[in-house]
Amino acid sequence: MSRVSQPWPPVPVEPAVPHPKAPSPGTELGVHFAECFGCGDEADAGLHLRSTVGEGQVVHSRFTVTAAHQGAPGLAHGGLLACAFDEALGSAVGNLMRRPAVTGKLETDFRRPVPVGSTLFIEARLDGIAGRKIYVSADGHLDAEDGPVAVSARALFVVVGFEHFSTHGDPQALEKLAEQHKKNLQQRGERDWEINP
Ligand SMILES: CCCCCCCC/C=C\CCCCCCCC(=O)SCCNC(=O)CCNC(=O)[C@H](O)C(C)(C)COP(=O)(O)OP(=O)(O)OC[C@H]1O[C@@H](n2cnc3c(N)ncnc32)[C@H](O)[C@@H]1OP(=O)(O)O
Repeated sequence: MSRVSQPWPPVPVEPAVPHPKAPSPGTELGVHFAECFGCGDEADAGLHLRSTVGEGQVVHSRFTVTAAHQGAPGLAHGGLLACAFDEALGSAVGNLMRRPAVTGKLETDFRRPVPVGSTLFIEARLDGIAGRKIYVSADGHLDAEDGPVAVSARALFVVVGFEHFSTHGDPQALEKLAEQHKKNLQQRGERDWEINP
């Protein structure tokens, strides 16, 4: 099977310009939802992924693979690695564009095994925007920011309205998320959030 990728983004796009109030490079991003499997502090077996804004249209994330993340003995589960990329890419979209969006499509290339105990350094970037569609991609480097690429991913996020979460999700958890989000913004001395697509 060929590893040659299809053109990316797959449609003509405009540059995905970060929101004027997007956190500046070097900002450590907070947990977006305490129970989130990707980043939440209250998700015991979760990934506890942490993210920092990079230069340009980039967010750097990292997480350490534990025994709770295994697929084969001593190795990370591939689906779990895909989850880490979903989170890292979603964080880039949410924090840089400051618009709520959900994953429409996520593809991953697994290039090297990722052992338990290793740390994956994920560099996620905004590739372009076409209407409500935001294209993003990321590389996951093993054990150092410039380590070998173990996993790459590309994704389409679709901007949604607040009702996506209020209609389909858990209203109480949503309230908690909104509170947490407000707290994060206040800690960074920031305010509003674009909630309409
Ligand atoms: C106060 C609150 C503030 C919150 C602040 C938070 C800040 C934190 C920041 C950041 C951290 C976030 C970190 C999270 C990371 C994890 C994210 C996830 O895992 S999300 C869960 C998994 N994803 C789903 O559950 C989606 C389920 N799918 C849907 O709901 C729909 O299918 C949806 C919304 C994706 C699209 O449905 P439609 O009806 O709205 O729109 P249609 O017309 O179908 O699609 C729009 C365009 O997108 C294309 N599209 C959609 N899906 C596609 C696909 N799979 N492949 C190709 N194109 C696709 C379509 O062809 C269409 O394109 P054309 O506009 O016509 O050109």
